[in-house]
This record gives sequence, C-alpha cells and structure tokens, in this order.
Amino acid sequence: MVKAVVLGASGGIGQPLSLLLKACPLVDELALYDVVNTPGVAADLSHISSVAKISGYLPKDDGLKHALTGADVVVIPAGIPRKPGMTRDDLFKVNASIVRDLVKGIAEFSPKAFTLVISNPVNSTVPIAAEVLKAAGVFDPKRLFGVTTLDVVRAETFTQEFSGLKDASKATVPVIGGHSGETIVPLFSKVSPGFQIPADRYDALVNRVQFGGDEVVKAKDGAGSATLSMAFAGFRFAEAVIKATKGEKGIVEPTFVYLPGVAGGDEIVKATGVEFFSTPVELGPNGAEKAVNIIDGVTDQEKKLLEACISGLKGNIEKGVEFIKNPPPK
Ligand SMILES: NC(=O)C1=CN([C@@H]2O[C@H](COP(=O)(O)OP(=O)(O)OC[C@H]3O[C@@H](n4cnc5c(N)ncnc54)[C@H](O)[C@@H]3O)[C@@H](O)[C@H]2O)C=CC1
Ligand SMILES: O=C([O-])CC(=O)C(=O)O
Repeated sequence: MVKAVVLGASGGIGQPLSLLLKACPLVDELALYDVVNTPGVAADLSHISSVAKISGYLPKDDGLKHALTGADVVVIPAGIPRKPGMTRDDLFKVNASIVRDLVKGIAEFSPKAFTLVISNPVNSTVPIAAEVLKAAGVFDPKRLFGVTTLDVVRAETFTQEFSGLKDASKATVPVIGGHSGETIVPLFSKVSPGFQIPADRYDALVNRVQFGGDEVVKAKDGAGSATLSMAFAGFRFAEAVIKATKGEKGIVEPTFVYLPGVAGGDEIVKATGVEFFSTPVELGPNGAEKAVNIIDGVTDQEKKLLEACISGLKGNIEKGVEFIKNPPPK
C-alpha cells in the first residue's frame, strides 16, 4: 500500500502533479491538501478510473493531520512562484514559513514519510525542513529530498541534438549543486551514453540549464513559473522513490540531500565544503541509500562552475538553517 500526499495540491504544479500521481498504478491512496480548492480538485480527479483512492483537505477540521496520517510519500509544491525580475531567493520571505509549518505537520503526523520539497528557494527550504525535523527529533536524512529533477530534465532536453536520442530521457546528464542560477551545475563531461558538446556551444548550453527557469518565467509574463514541466519532473522523482521502496534496484537520480546523513556523503562534504548538495543518489527501500560522488575527474570548466556554485550555495543553506535556529522576530 502506498499513500502519497501533495501539499499545495491546488496550484499550478500541484494539480498536474496530482493528476500524474492519480494515474500512477503504484499509488493506492492520494491525499490532497491546500489552503484553497482541494475539495474541487479531489472531486474532479476522483472520476478517473485508476487505482488511487483520493481525498481532499483544507486547513479546517484538522485537514493537514488527516491528509498526512499514514503517508508514505509527501510532495510539497506549496508556496508562491516567481514573477519576472525576481530571483528564487526573493520567494524566501513568504515560502520559508509555509514550508516550516507544513514540515512541522509532517514531523507530527507522518515522521517516517519520504518528504520531497519542490517549494523554492529549494537551496534554503530543504535546510529549513531538515532543521524542523531535527528539532522534533525525527530527522532521517535518507528521507528528505530537494527536488532538482527539473534541472536534469532540462539538461536531457537541451542536449538532445547532441545525444541523438529520440527519447531524450534515456540519456543520463548529471546536474549537481543546488537549484538556482549559478548553483546549478550540469556535468556534460559525465553524460552517458557518451556524447560531445561542441566547444562553441558549451557556454550557451550551461547557461540555458542554469537559467531555464527564467525562460519560462519570462514567457509566462507574470502568470508564474514552470508548472507542467515541474509536475512531470516531480512525478518522475516521486515515482523513482516509490519504485525503490518497492524493491526496484539500480535507481539513481540527482537530488538535494543532507550529505552527512547519507552513505558516501562525507566524501562529497570534504570535496565541496557544503552539507546540502544535489548529487546522484541511489534510492532504495529506506530512501537515499548512497550519495554518488561524481566530482572527481571533472573538467577545468566544470571546476569553475562548481566554485561559483558552492559560494552561492553556502549562503542559501545558512539562511535556511538560521531561519529555524534563530527565528526572525514576528
Ligand atoms: N523545485 C523546482 O524545480 C521548482 C519549484 N517551483 C516552486 O514551486 C512552488 C509552487 O509553484 P506553483 O505551483 O507554480 O505556484 P502556485 O501559486 O500556482 O501554487 C502554489 C499553491 O500552494 C498553495 N499554498 C500556499 N500556502 C499554502 C500552505 N500554507 N499550505 C498548503 N498550500 C499552500 C496555494 O494555495 C497554491 O495552490 C513555488 O515556490 C515555485 O517557485 C516551481 C518550479 C520548479
Ligand atoms: O524558475 C522558477 O522560479 C521555478 C523553478 O525553480 C524552475 O523552473 O526551475
């Protein structure tokens, strides 16, 4: 039995993500929670003739508690998206407390659930989630993930003309670091099957992966950021976690984790100096089984990208940790 929960289920990401989870035969029960509109979204999805039993909750009548009780996988796309001219960090003011409060609910009602954080800024919201779980005494680093899959999906898509693959998702194009601008580091030297990026296209391609989110924000012109591609990516990662819990072997996806709590993570902390980092992670029945170090042997160009990534990431992580350890006055 797998119970999946979406917190922020009525939003631009939440609705298509809930649709994909409702259609997934691996999901037996799906609970939707949001501050608005969940009864309608749940009623709509309930007419779909798939396996998952669906329910929708609002904050009233202990909605969060009922949504989370018995959860195996909780996906969080709650919070405001960017408008043109904003950075992801500009979302911190609003989204930090949204994520904090939802994760407090997870700590109380479903402390063993796999928690997948989509809400931006991921570089800070995941450290916030970790600190909340730590404070409640229920933090298991193998069960907390920042969802950076959209960066990987973009990298696969934007390199398709070089990989030559009809189905770009069949390529492995590792993207590591964090999830904003220069903290996003595609490792084109580590693609498989091996293919070459022409030198004169390298900078533009790196930039497109790092700032792919801006492309969508600009095109939506004030109506939000990536939602459909994010729902695809969020579902891909959630499905990978679910398949791994069911015993499927060999599933490796980049994700933003607390490295000291994951096997192999210390080596990456030593190499990067940061404790939260997105790296390919082998998934298993208990979540993040192993953090794979793919930094060794990167090119000089990639080393430079990593330096910029790490200096940006440090501040983002610190900001999230501080938000819980030394909360701002109300
Ligand atoms: N990790 C990633 O790669 C990506 C992350 N994002 C982020 O995902 C978040 C959501 O984006 P959209 O779905 O486009 O925004 P949206 O505004 O369309 O939806 C957000 C939903 O969250 C709900 N919400 C707000 N406060 C809540 C609370 N306390 N509890 C439960 N639900 C609450 C809202 O009612 C709304 O339905 C944003 O922070 C965005 O930046 C977006 C794309 C990619
Ligand atoms: O750009 C944004 O704000 C949303 C996001 O994280 C992405 O599309 O990668």
